[in-house]
Amino acid sequence: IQLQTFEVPLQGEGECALILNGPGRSSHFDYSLNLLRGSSQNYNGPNTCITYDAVNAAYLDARKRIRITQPHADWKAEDVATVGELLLDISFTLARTYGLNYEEIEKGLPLIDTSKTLIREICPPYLSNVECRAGKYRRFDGLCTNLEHPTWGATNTPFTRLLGPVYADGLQAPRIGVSGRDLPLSRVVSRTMHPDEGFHDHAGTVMIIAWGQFMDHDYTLQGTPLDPVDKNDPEDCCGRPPHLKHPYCNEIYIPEDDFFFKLFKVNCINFVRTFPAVRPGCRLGSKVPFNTLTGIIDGNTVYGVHDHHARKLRTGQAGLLRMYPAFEHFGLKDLLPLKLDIPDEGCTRHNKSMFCFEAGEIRVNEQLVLTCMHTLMAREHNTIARGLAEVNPHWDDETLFQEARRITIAIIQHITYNEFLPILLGKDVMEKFGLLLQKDGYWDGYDPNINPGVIDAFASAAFRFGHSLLPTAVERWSKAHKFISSKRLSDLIRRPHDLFRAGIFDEYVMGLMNQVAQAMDDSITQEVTNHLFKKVGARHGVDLVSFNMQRGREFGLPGYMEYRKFCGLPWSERFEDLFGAMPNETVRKYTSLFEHPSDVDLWSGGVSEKPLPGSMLGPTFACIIATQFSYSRRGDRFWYELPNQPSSFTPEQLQEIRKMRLARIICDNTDLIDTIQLYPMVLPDHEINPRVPCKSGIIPNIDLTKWAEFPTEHTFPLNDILGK
Ligand code: HEM
Repeated sequence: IQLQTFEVPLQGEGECALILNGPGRSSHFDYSLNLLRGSSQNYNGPNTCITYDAVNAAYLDARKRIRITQPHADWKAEDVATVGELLLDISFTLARTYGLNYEEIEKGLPLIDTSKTLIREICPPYLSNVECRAGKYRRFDGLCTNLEHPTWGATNTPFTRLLGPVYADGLQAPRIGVSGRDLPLSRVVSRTMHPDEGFHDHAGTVMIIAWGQFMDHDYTLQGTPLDPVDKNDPEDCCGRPPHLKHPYCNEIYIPEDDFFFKLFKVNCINFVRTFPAVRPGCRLGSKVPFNTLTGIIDGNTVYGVHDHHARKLRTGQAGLLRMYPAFEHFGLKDLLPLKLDIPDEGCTRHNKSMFCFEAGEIRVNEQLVLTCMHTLMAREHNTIARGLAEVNPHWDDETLFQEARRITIAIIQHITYNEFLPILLGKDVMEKFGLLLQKDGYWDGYDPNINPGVIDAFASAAFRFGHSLLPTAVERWSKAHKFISSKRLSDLIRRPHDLFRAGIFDEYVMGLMNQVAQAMDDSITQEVTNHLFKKVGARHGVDLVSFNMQRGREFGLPGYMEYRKFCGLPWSERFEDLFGAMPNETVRKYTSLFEHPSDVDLWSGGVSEKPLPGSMLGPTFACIIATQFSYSRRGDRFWYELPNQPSSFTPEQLQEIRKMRLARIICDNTDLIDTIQLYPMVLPDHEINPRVPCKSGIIPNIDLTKWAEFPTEHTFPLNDILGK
């Protein structure tokens, strides 16, 4: 394929926007246009020419069908989607008119410089002309993380593709089998391959799940249509005639013989597809879903992705975040502020006087354990802001806020690479992908050629590994490390209301550190495969595992085998070659379910693999997740270990951040917890992970005097400042 773009001004009458190898594919459109002009330039030549006029005509035609919205500022996901739909429509017209093949759609269409077409009049400004200045603090929306490529890692930009998509129609229709026939229903894969068998991990605690999901919500939230009133997933798919369905419906069908759902006569689960993205520069091509969060580790969970959201979360004084002083009269720490606007969004309420919580990320109430993590980190921001105010009393609200934010983000990055990833990936994978942190000195690894944005296969499959670890019940433990009681997971999903009981926050946090997680395997608790998002009084919910499969297919993710190949593992045409990579029984079940090994869904194959030595994950998920975290570090100009950036910490400050442990955050931001294991994501162990008193000094604290603008001779750690 020989592709070429032409540098021509907007009109470019008859000019080629894209030349494709091989004659005779000029369209009826070009033919009539050229007859009109008395030219035969683009017809019957040695190559096929897609003219700028053809692109403009497709654009004008699409505008008749699609209404676009163009806000002056703050593009919301639904606004971006209208432009995405328009671009997809134009791509569709061109693909059909010129009979484009896979390569031409994937590699050719994006080469057309749409800034020379009418498309430029509707291209969102944040995707076409952003001027960046290198500053000390990150923008909330992630723009300008990379100065040359301002949109890399920014909110509302496309997921990056690790492998080219596989759409049934080449442009946007969900994947089908390699034979051209349908894949087995997502629910059938879920119930056959991922039953609830309940094995436990040997050492990992529920804190891995908590940190993992908290991290995921720093990173990825696919843009999907939402109900205009309560902002939850729309429920207008199942049982509706086609003309009354939501246009994004891709419902999950349930066979009549389903052992669980047949009890409730449920034969369909509502599911909507993701919005199509707008590529930077409004380029054409097949559908790419987009990420509404910033694809970098920058505390979206704590601060949100827009200035106005961050402003709403702040008190406007002393750099502090707003909190809800529910237990002030008991002298206990505050909870997150209440979610008073659109209170039903992501929240199941038994009555109208019940509320969930508000934080930087909308899914804060998805399950109580996650709410606990949000609470801990919002409290930590305030702990740091207060500490900074002590050492720099002259700093105003903005400086205190931004400095506390910068440190909190650095701590999140540090804990993720220092405590979470080593357990998840193991040392060998960490080493192989260059993820090991430096113990001292700067790490000079920023690479401006790396896009830190989130990879499609990471968001829609690999990082969903956490769904396998979910427990059936969440435990509460006392500060003396004794089990108190447990509650079904499904009763805590979108129901964080237990936290309104004084003292219970600490008990849940103690539970996180003492309860062992489920094993990372193909077995998934029914709490999420049958009871997810159960409504008040209902006896069934929906199925998260079916969602994972349906999502991967509608993202156009190639099958599991293609990712094995990408990761340097043997590709095979035969199911038998998977023996050894996963349990024999699993391979046998795949054989009975799928026609070809390439049809197996990535999420399903990934969780089924046997883990690598020293890792929780099998080789395919380990490779995809490690690739993502490598990009997240090397592609982030604000990464906390970097030298020579306006955002760089001093060497002394960097050493302080390196001291921080999740255990210290828990000690400082809970009420009564006074002993804790050094690494809360691993079960306590006398020798390798002993419990120590919070006050013992074995769990060090950050010394904020290193941030003093006018240093004094005396240095004292944060605990002294806060009088703890
Ligand atoms: C009770 C706990 C959890 C619940 C109820 C839950 C629920 C969900 C739901 C409903 C989705 C959207 C599915 C879709 O429409 O495609 C989702 C996506 C996801 N989940 Fe979970 N999840 C939980 C825990 C976790 C954990 C522990 C992790 C990782 C360690 C995780 C990682 C992800 C990721 C990466 C996505 C994709 C996010 C996006 O890009 O939109 N989840 N989860």
